[in-house]
Amino acid sequence: MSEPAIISVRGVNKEFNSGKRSVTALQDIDLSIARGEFVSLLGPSGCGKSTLLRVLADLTEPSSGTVTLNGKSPRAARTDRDYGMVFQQAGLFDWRSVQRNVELPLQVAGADKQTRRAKAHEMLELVRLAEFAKHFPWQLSGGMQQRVAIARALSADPEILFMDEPLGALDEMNRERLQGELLRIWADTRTTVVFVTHSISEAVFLSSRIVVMTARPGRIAASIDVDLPYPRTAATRTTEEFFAKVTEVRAALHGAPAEQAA
Ligand SMILES: Nc1ncnc2c1ncn2[C@@H]1O[C@H](COP(=O)(O)OP(=O)(O)OP(=O)(O)O)[C@@H](O)[C@H]1O
Repeated sequence: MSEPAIISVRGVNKEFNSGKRSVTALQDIDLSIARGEFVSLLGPSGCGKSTLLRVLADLTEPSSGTVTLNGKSPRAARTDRDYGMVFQQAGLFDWRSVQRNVELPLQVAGADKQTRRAKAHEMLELVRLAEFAKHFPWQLSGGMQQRVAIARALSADPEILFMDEPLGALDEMNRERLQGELLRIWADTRTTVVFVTHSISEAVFLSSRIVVMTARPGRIAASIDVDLPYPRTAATRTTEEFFAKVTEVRAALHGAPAEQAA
């Protein structure tokens, strides 16, 4: 028998009501994610990708339906630090050193100084920024700041990492470099990743599976396995299999009744 899903979404709907206007951001979402998967949520602007991630991360409540993370409610999973989160903006505290930014979740959890130091060092090694521990965020490039944000999100050893367009603010070259870094970190930590993106090629390069969403109402249109072998490298992007998968995903996206193409 296969292992139960680490993330399970059943019949989730989410409506936003403001005055007389009501927006159905998510409709009838069913999704199971197995431990260790790298799943991207891909779709046009406004299809509900961020809302779905926010529902998973207990940042907003579904109007109906259930979500379980690690067999618990998102609220309980949050309390138990079962997941970390990375957003498009790194959101680091400028007055704290890189190391003290990475230590923050452990400090909030009440870990002692020695444990915090050791863990922050380990995480900065993981994202290859150990020599920048004493720097401040404003002394780093945007890509380096995102690596610090990833180190911080992973510092409490979460089993799940939620990422909302974490590379969206980076230029193309840095973005591709960080995609490679992210796959290495994922392979090292075996974290389950849920990753929101607009980019078809980014989703294909990174993911073991792509969940394609459509807008108004936000629904799941397709779930596409990406069977390109790991480790994926710069050379992967030039293979026929990569182009074929990009074409398949693009067709699923455009076959969907979205108002705008991603
Ligand atoms: N707090 C809110 N109040 C009202 N409507 C909202 C709220 N958050 C999201 N929406 C609406 O829900 C729908 C889905 O939004 P969401 O941000 O989840 O989409 P998205 O796919 O992540 O878009 P993008 O790729 O542009 O970030 C949109 O129509 C949006 O306007």
